[in-house]
Amino acid sequence: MDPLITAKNLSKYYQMGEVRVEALKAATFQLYQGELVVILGPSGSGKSTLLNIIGGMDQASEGELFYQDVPLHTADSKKLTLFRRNDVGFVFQFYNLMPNLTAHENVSLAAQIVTKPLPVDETLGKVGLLDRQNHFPAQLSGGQQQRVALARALVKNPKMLLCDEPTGALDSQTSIQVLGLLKEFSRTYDKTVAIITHNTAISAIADRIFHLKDGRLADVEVNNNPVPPEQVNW
Ligand SMILES: Nc1ncnc2c1ncn2[C@@H]1O[C@H](COP(=O)(O)OP(=O)(O)OP(=O)(O)O)[C@@H](O)[C@H]1O
Repeated sequence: MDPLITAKNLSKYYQMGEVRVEALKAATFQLYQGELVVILGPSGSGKSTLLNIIGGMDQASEGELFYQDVPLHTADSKKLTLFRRNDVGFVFQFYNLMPNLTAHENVSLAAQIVTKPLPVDETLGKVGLLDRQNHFPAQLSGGQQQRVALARALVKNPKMLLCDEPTGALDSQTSIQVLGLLKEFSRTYDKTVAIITHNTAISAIADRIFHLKDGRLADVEVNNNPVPPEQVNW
């Protein structure tokens, strides 16, 4: 199978006065369509840096990155904007919903900016929120807000969903629901899903686990028996 993402020796450096922070050091990997990857590593090990580069929110200092056969490392900001808009769905720990828009409007807004969106109602149905679609974020629980955020990412119909601590603010029951949806997106809709987490137990649901250490992709572990999120030992 051809990879969706190909990274070759990706490095990211930050110059802080005299000090050079090496946030990512020569990471080489592929991401395949329909797989679920969990990214683990201690605080400061480069997880968000890696995800932000894959998602076109940031660019590497060195190395090459391809989306299918399109080079992203040489893309200008206009191309990167279109890539982020059409090809990537983002999910963050604190949902980042527009507080003055209802659930339906938050999802509609994302649908309006892309070329081939999914139907908004159908997507809200997929995350089980049709009955709450006219609620504002403040009227929804954390888990419901995260499900709106999942619908907002999915409605764009991207090939890839990048999630930075999507369950970091949720209790275990709600986390299971959110992870169940992400797993379904990868299995049923053939989305590539990458999830950053501090909770190592979540890696049991992954097809592959990326271990980051001091900016290095220290290990890529293949999980031949991924389990459903409800079987994760929290
Ligand atoms: N904009 C920046 N300027 C300078 N240094 C940065 C910047 N962004 C990240 N870093 C540094 O790069 C390293 C990796 O950061 P990154 O946020 O990718 O780690 P992380 O594994 O996601 O951490 P956490 O789990 O705490 O979110 C850290 O040392 C961080 O301080």
